[in-house]
Amino acid sequence: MATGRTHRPASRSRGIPEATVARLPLYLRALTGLSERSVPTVSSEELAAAAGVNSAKLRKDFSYLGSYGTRGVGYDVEYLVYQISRELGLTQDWPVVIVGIGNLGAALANYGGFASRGFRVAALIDADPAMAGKPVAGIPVQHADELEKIVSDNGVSIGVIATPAGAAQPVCDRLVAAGVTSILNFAPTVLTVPDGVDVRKVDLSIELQILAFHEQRKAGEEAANQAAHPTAARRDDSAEQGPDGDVPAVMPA
Ligand SMILES: NC(=O)c1ccc[n+]([C@@H]2O[C@H](COP(=O)([O-])OP(=O)(O)OC[C@H]3O[C@@H](n4cnc5c(N)ncnc54)[C@H](O)[C@@H]3O)[C@@H](O)[C@H]2O)c1
Repeated sequence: MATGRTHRPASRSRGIPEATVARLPLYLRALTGLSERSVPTVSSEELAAAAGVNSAKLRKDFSYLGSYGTRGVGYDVEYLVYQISRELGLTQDWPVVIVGIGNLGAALANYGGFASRGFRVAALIDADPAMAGKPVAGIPVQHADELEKIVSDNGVSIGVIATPAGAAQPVCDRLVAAGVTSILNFAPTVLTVPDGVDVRKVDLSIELQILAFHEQRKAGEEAANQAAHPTAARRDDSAEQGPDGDVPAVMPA
């Protein structure tokens, strides 16, 4: 869902393309589900369907990992979970700080899914003095004045920004100056960061706007279709889905 970009070359980590890196979490999520059901092996077609990705793309992605599967057997689920986790850096624990503990920051802090994926919420930071010391998700909120010390003491390299838009850039600057090199930004603002710092931006309203665009397009096509074939039944437009099923092929590649 993250819609941001990274401030790194398109190719990184032993030449794995950024688009492949972006799909690795989708494979991992699907594989984790299979692993939890003790499924030992999976074909590229099954895994592609579970991850919502085209199977040829999946095979190409896995070739970057040096994983080719076994003909007639498929891929070893546990080994792929390990391989992808290792590639994504999830075999180590990542301490994360969340800055801005309002509605969104508190919801993120309460989300149990980070820990199981290797992300430990090391600290919650807010500028409101009234919040200092109050526990959220069992973690006492610390005042923003402590930001640099918190980052340094906890060896934090990933910061999550959930402040109002106006505070996001100054908070980002302080995080980066303190040593944070990856930012997940929820505030509706474009952050400027130095080279070597990765920024991912999550914006649900942008996702909704994209869906609205497709809804509008579907409605327009339906109306045009009705006008051209007033008696024809509504046609199946699944053929217009992109190779991944979730991205209609409306844009030139
Ligand atoms: N990306 C998304 O999909 C999405 C969804 C909802 C909200 N948002 C955005 O997330 C942000 C937070 O939304 P919210 O509803 O939780 O707001 P909120 O007002 O409930 O919380 C913001 C918190 O940030 C704190 N804060 C302000 N300045 C700060 C600073 N300099 N340092 C540390 N903390 C600071 C405030 O004290 C407050 O607790 C907003 O920018 C909002 O637009 C994004």
